[in-house]
Amino acid sequence: MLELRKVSKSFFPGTPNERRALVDVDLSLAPGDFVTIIGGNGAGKSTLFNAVAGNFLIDAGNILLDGKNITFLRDYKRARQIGRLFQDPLAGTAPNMTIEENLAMAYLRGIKKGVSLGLNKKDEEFFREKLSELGLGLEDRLKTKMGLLSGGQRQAVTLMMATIVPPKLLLLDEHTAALDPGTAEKVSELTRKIVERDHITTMMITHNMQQSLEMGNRTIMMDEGRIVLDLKGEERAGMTVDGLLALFRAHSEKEGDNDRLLLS
Ligand SMILES: Nc1ncnc2c1ncn2[C@@H]1O[C@H](COP(=O)(O)OP(=O)(O)OP(=O)(O)O)[C@@H](O)[C@H]1O
Repeated sequence: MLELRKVSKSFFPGTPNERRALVDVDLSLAPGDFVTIIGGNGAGKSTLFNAVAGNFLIDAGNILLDGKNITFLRDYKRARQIGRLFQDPLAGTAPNMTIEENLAMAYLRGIKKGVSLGLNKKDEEFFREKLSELGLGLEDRLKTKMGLLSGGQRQAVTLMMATIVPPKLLLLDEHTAALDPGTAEKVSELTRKIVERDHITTMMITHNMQQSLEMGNRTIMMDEGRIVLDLKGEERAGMTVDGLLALFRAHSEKEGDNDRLLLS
């Protein structure tokens, strides 16, 4: 489904500030894979997502999505096939537009029509039904402006927007990290439910080691721009947080940098 072949990206190349954010990254995701991504600060996790989403062109390597080479495809074209959620619930939605208008934009973008906000009763019913899946009572607030929702409600609607037309790939960049624990748990549950139901190939960055083992079917660990661990199957099923930490220590390039793997 997604394939990265020897993908590299440096910032400020050839200067004393050079940062090798991705180094020869090879990664292959099967359709329906749900991969959690862990690693310390600056390990390259967000850069990996930015490379896949097309925020910049990579320096070397190739990126294939569903068999098509998207290495040079512009970001807005990739966005039709790749959904993305960020830590900030304010990202990715229009606060002055209603919930219904936001959903309509996402829906029309997903089905590749132009953006038009002429909504009919049938559309309204469809959005109402979709919102009721969230279990937050938002189906009765279609005309409410997005900006008036709480962070958790917004993140749930953003998740709905990103998946209303199931994307080929869903990128979740610590999308529950800014929420209170109860709300975070709820949004995580919704994520699990939607991803499983629609078999969406998903990558999720998290600093929560427990969550990295509980959600999805595969866990990769990054360090210094490289994938240093790829856990799946029985090895992952039998893994504990302590075991994961021990593996991080074993794979980490630098001595004594174990604290860089944030825990929660
Ligand atoms: N736009 C940019 N310009 C310059 N350097 C960047 C840029 N984006 C990332 N970097 C650098 O690339 C490296 C990888 O950063 P990245 O944000 O991918 O790490 P991360 O694993 O997502 O970390 P965190 O957990 O802190 O979010 C870091 O050294 C970072 O400073």
